[in-house]
Amino acid sequence: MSSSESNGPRRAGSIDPYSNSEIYYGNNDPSAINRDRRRAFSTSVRDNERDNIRELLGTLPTRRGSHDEASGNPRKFLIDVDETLGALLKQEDTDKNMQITIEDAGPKVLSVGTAGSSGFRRVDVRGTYMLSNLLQELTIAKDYGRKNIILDEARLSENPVARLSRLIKNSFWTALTRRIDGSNIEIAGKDPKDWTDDPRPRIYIPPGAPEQFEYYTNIAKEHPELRLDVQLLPADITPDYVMGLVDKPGLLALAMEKKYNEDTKQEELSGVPFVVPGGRFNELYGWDSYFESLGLIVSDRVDLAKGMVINFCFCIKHYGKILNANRTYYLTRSQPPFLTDMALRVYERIKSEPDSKEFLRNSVLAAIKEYHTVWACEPRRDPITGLSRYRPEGWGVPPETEPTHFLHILTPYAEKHGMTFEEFVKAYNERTVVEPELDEYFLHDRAVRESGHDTSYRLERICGNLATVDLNSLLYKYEVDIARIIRVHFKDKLPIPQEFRTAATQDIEFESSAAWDRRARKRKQTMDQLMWDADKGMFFDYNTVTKERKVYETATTFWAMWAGLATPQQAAQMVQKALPRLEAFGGLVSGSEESRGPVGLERPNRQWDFPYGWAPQQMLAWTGFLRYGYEEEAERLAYKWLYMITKAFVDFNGVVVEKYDVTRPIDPHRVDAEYGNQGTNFKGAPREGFGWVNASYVYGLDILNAHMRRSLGAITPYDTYYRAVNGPGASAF
Ligand SMILES: OC[C@H]1O[C@H](O[C@H]2O[C@H](CO)[C@@H](O)[C@H](O)[C@H]2O)[C@H](O)[C@@H](O)[C@@H]1O
Ligand SMILES: [Ca+2]
Repeated sequence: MSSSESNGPRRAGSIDPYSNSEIYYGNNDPSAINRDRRRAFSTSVRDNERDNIRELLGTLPTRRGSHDEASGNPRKFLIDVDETLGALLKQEDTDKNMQITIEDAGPKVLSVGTAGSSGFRRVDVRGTYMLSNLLQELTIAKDYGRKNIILDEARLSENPVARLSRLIKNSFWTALTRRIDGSNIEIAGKDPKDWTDDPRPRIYIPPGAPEQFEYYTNIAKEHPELRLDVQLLPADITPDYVMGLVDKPGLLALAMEKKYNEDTKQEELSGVPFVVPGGRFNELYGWDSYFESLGLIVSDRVDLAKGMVINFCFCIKHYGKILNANRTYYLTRSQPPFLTDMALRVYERIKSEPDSKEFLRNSVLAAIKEYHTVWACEPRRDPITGLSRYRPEGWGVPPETEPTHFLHILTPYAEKHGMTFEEFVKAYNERTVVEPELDEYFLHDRAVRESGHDTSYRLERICGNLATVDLNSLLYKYEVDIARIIRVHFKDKLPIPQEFRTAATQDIEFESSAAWDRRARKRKQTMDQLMWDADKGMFFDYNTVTKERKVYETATTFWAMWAGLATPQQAAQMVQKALPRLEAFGGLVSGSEESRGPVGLERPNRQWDFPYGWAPQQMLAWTGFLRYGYEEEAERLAYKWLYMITKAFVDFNGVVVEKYDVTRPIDPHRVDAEYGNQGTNFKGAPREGFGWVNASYVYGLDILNAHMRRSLGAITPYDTYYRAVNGPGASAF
């Protein structure tokens, strides 16, 4: 890795050109300002006019009209932020979207003054990538209130792989971090999915956390300007109760810890931090958090991954499940379960800390409780096969979806009842109109959302009946992880405290590994029998009602490798037969085109179908392939995915989005299915990327060898890279 990739130490006597924005532009580090007055003007001189700036530049070798580069020093520019920003946008942002991309038709060159000549000598900044980096840097400098800056040319021409990794590790994670407490409720309370007339911040507190109720009530009293509405949840959360909250949606409280406050000199409650996905998703999500954690761990932010595990344990204790996300409209459903793997990965990194064993104990107890009360009991557990399904409780129209989402489904019913669309939704939600067919539709729709794969023709109108390969692979992983944790870390005898007892464990004082090993063996056997298709080399979903194996080809088949339930033979067949059906230009596609079937006006694209690819599918497949020794395949898939992300990042002003069209080499970030893509709509500079894509980037880079990382930095497509390594005649497939 280059020094920029590793964000190595600063060069003596100056600021690293690749340092974080708050160091580079801010005044958070006064010593940095003193160290290099040439760059970081102190706040008191921010408003200086050009002449004053030149004065400040006294320490620079001022060689008007000379060639800076001749000195052998890296080039720096002296820039008037507003003036340059105005000129840059006017000339280069020809489609006026506040981004400079390959679609803009400007001259693609702008001259700027060098710092070595105090701005007299001008040199060209050329090409979309450097110009868009200039736009990003100026936008951020402006955020910091800077009027004038000295900018390293190296910051504009930075290796794109290094730049994106640096942004993810140093900026995006921070921008996506939330904690719910008085300091943050205004930001964390915001919900772009709150379509009610008065989207004020509102927080619901479970009855088991009275200290939080008191805390937020005080905040609401002391800060009336927040308009914070504090509500106490009932002990029994029923689908009726949840439906009654449609008009007053709010945040669900998360874990808090006592911390010493330096200002008030007393202990205060403080929210345990977590990372949100980004865009319209401004809350703690179930499976997003797992993938984010993989990226956070690689980014040395184990503290945040640990915070999310602690928050999950809080959710299991107070809401009975790891929530789809912590908003009231998600109360009845969960998301794909990853807690055991997440806790183990965090534990591995913190095991030398004094509370680490307690952390692991709490996590495994919570996971056992979740297993018994959410996934391995009815309605999710199918009593005949013993396999599990996504099948949450609830009723009515999910209010968080954009208002038009169900137009095609509900309009015929509205017409039948002589109502407008809005009148019908209200009447149906209030049960003054009863439509059993619609109830069945929404049962499956809720299941689709619980599966995380919302939405896909693989699951629509059927999901609640399917024992899916994804869910059962994850539960197999729970079973083997729990067995291992009990055996290895708790001497095969884990006492179950009263608060973790469930109907299934009421009479069990201790858990031991044997029962969990048995459960895992049984599940694997049933999956082999009902879901494995040797001819196709894939695991398929099983319909527990019609008792037939489905034929929809999906990337979730590789989750069986991630979980370790596939035999080596099954793994070999998946690599040989399933992979070619699902591999595309930018990595794995969610499902095959053939399985999705034709799309058009009457049958619109669904975001979890062909041609879209999602970070979680990629990350699980890479890990699964590595687990079974398929390094070459894992590297190839990771390379393709990262290449696609890097290319879009370079060509489209630093864009990093929620999902990609993995069949589109030029603009894969353009996805208009359902609610569209998240992460495209920024002005000037990207601030947060998207949680699991950020994670996939830094996690995937770790899988690639050094040669691949270098090629990626040079934006080399996979087949070109492959031919360079294996000879011009070689074919990448
Ligand atoms: O608002 C519509 C739906 O949005 C969420 O789903 C999508 O975003 C989630 C957060 O990144 C992600 O976990 C999920 O896989 C995506 O499909 C939400 O989870 C759904 O419940 C919601 O209806
Ligand atoms: Ca533009």
